[in-house]
Amino acid sequence: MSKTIDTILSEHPMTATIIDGKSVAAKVRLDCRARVDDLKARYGVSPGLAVLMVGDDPASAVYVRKKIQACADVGIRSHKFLFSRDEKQSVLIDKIRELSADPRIHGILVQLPLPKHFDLKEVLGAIDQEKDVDGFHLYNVGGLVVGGTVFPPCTPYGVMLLLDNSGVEIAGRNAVVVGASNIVGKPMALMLMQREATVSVCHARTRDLAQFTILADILVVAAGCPNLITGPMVKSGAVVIDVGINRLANGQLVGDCDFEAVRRRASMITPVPGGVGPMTVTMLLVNTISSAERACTQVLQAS
Ligand SMILES: Nc1nc2c(c(=O)[nH]1)N[C@@H](CN(C=O)c1ccc(C(=O)N[C@@H](CCC(=O)O)C(=O)O)cc1)CN2
Repeated sequence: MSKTIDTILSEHPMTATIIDGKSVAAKVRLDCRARVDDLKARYGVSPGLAVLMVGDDPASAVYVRKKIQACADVGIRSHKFLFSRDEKQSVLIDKIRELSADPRIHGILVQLPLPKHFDLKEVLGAIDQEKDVDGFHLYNVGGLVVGGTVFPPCTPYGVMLLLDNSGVEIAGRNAVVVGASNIVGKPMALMLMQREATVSVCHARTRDLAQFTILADILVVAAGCPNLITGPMVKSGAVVIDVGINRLANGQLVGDCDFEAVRRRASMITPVPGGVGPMTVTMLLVNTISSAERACTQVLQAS
């Protein structure tokens, strides 16, 4: 009698290699430091990032703090602008326009989510596309579709780097992305498609989600639902990237996968915390430095 895949796996449990986002991020940050030093030595320029935050969402405050600290670690100047949650949209947009015109600022980001009364498209559209280091401006989003993006959005950019750094082959593989947000799921699918993966995009509410996830050689989950992905939903040997960040009632931070069960099926997996999260902040540094480098070479070409 032939054995089921579950029986085989229980007899020979696989334990996935952990993709350590913290250590990859640390290596990339060393390179960032060198690029910042080079800019200073060659052009006398240090990259500048403006971080705008509206309201006092505690998670956003943590992420902004991480960004400011990471900038300091690699020598990027950062400037934080805080607005009360009932600030007028026009005040925020005026500040974005002022920063867009300031040559000492190379990157501008608005921490998301914004309070409901803000029109996200208008706010993001006010950022100079050449300083849109989050890659959320429509110009950069369009660049992802047709190629030639100036700034790839930080989280999916970080995921691509984790895959490449781990030697994961992408072209020709089945990739399934669960979650279709503008920040992660949609750009992630486009980037994988660009690299010739066969991409399916699912949602947390996709009917019989498992029939899609089980086909994935590369499974990227960014749905914001703890335990959405269980062991039997994962193909044996798959590479699983967990982008979910969920705070449980007991204070524990978990991703979207049942980590222990999925780990027994996958060949590689990112943990939460310590997987994709540190890459998000790191790729913001990379984009800010790239923006400053571009500005310096444009000035040279114009003179
Ligand atoms: N303007 C933006 N807003 C938001 C973005 C973004 O890229 N740009 N992404 C997320 C939040 N985010 C960055 O802003 C972010 C999320 C997670 C982490 C991180 O380091 N996570 C750690 C755990 C952190 C913790 O203890 O809470 C990890 O996973 O190891 C950094 C940045 C939404 N908004």
